[in-house]
Amino acid sequence: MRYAHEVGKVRAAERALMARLPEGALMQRAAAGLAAVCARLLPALYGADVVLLVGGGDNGGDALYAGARLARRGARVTAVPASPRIHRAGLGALRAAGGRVLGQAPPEEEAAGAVAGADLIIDGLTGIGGTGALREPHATLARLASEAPGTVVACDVPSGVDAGSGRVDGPAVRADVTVTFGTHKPGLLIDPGAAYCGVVELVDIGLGPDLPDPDVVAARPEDVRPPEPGPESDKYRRGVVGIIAGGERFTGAAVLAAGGAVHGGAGMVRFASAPHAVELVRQRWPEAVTTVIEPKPDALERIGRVQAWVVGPGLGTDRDGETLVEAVLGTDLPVLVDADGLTVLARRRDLLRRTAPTLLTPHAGELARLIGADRDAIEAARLDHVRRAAAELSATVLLKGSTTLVAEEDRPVRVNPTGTPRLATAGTGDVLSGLVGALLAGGLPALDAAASGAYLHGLAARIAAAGGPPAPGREPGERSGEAPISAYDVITALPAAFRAVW
Ligand SMILES: NC(=O)C1=CN([C@@H]2O[C@H](COP(=O)(O)OP(=O)(O)OC[C@H]3O[C@@H](n4cnc5c(N)ncnc54)[C@H](O)[C@@H]3O)[C@@H](O)[C@H]2O)[C@@H](O)CC1
Ligand SMILES: Nc1ncnc2c1ncn2[C@@H]1O[C@H](COP(=O)(O)OP(=O)(O)O)[C@@H](O)[C@H]1O
Ligand SMILES: [K+]
Repeated sequence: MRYAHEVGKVRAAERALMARLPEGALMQRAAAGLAAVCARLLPALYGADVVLLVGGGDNGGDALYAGARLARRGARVTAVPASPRIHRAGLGALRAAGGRVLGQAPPEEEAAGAVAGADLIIDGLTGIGGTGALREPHATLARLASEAPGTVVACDVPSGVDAGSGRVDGPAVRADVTVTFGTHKPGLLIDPGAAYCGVVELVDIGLGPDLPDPDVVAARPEDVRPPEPGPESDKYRRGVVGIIAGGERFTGAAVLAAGGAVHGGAGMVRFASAPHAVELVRQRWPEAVTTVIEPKPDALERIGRVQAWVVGPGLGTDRDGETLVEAVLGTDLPVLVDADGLTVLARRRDLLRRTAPTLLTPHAGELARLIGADRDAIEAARLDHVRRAAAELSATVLLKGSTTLVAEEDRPVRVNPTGTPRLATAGTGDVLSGLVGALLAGGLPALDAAASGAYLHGLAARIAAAGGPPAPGREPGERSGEAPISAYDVITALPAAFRAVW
């Protein structure tokens, strides 16, 4: 897992460690790590042009000390101060190493010329102390760095990105590499901030023993463990998932959710709905066991035993849909509620009072209705809202979108690292519900089923877009020549995604 800690906890751990170390030792560790990464990124350090963007805090101090290290090894280092008060000792070290320092608040052309001509730019404007939109001249410098041809290395956090949340209000540095210290910060893993980071490199500064449990975690492939059938398995023990989706009007969602479950490793998929949806699912997925049901409180009685339910995709939001959602949530089994089921829940929050696990899979719009928040506010602060939703709704909540997050009260929030904007196409959410339902039925706890399902779903989308398994040693999404994909392509690529993690 990659771990991230809230800013307050990072600061507390730094304080505890600093109390045991000689003054300035921690900043030297950070600067040494930063300089080492920069040196690796430059084809030749001797004579390379390095520009430091230096803010008024310790983030600027790190940049100055790293610059001094690079200058001592022959780089031509120029510091651009963004504040009248920049780290004194760091400034002294840079000067002593032969670095150049532009005048305070240098004219824009001078700074622009230096940034545009640099081989490498270190962004030390703001780190974990940055709050709100970047002020001037930071904002202009951030823009110049983002547009410059040189390699941009962000110190700790790309300036303009809120370290705690990933929120970006206005200009921010677009980094090629972010060198972060001690632990990841949530804003490096969550969009929009994550998109500004480039490759994130973690430098160990010895904080580990002083850090509490993480607030946010992102899975690596080895952390994804879908249930694997053993020699004793049979179709019932592997998990039977029941899906209630689609109706007379909406049938695509039913076919896609059933497909996600069929390829999600369920021992059996039981699909139940109105006759038209049942007919189409039966044609497309002969593997599924189908039942025609009517929207009545006893609708589940004819379906047979299942270990987990999925309810909602394409169900409709009227009284009939509500009756089915109520019936499913009335069971003592794990239930995943998606799409129209969530719209029903927005007016029937009472249905969430149950003891068995409930997993909700909203996108930002659906979550807005569920917790009475503004959709844009949710998009801008996804972490806060998914946590709040899990607490208020007493459920596991998977918030879909640019970075999928899964929250459960008192547990670290799971961030899905495999997402791709290729998934932003109609019907992929239905595939996800079927897939996660299969994992729930297979016995995974709701948090693990949701996080593993999101991981496999994103990976399948990347594989589908790239036309094959990810190349070794490369992030799958980095391949060029990707094709647009449909939700159905995601289903078809699920076996390859499972193979990549099993
Ligand atoms: N505390 C420690 O022991 C360590 C801290 N380290 C570094 O110190 C950083 C934190 O340092 P600070 O707490 O001094 O904070 P920062 O340097 O991250 O930011 C504070 C400075 O940025 C300015 N600022 C904040 N928001 C701004 C905005 N929107 N526009 C323009 N200016 C803005 C503030 O006025 C202040 O000058 C970390 O990110 C890391 O880089 C590392 O050296 C490791 C050790
Ligand atoms: N910009 C994006 N980047 C990554 N994933 C995205 C993006 N936009 C949407 N997705 C993913 O695509 C899927 C869309 O689901 P959903 O909104 O329910 O659509 P639908 O109801 O059409 O199936 C979700 O898994 C979501 O996380
Ligand atoms: K920075």
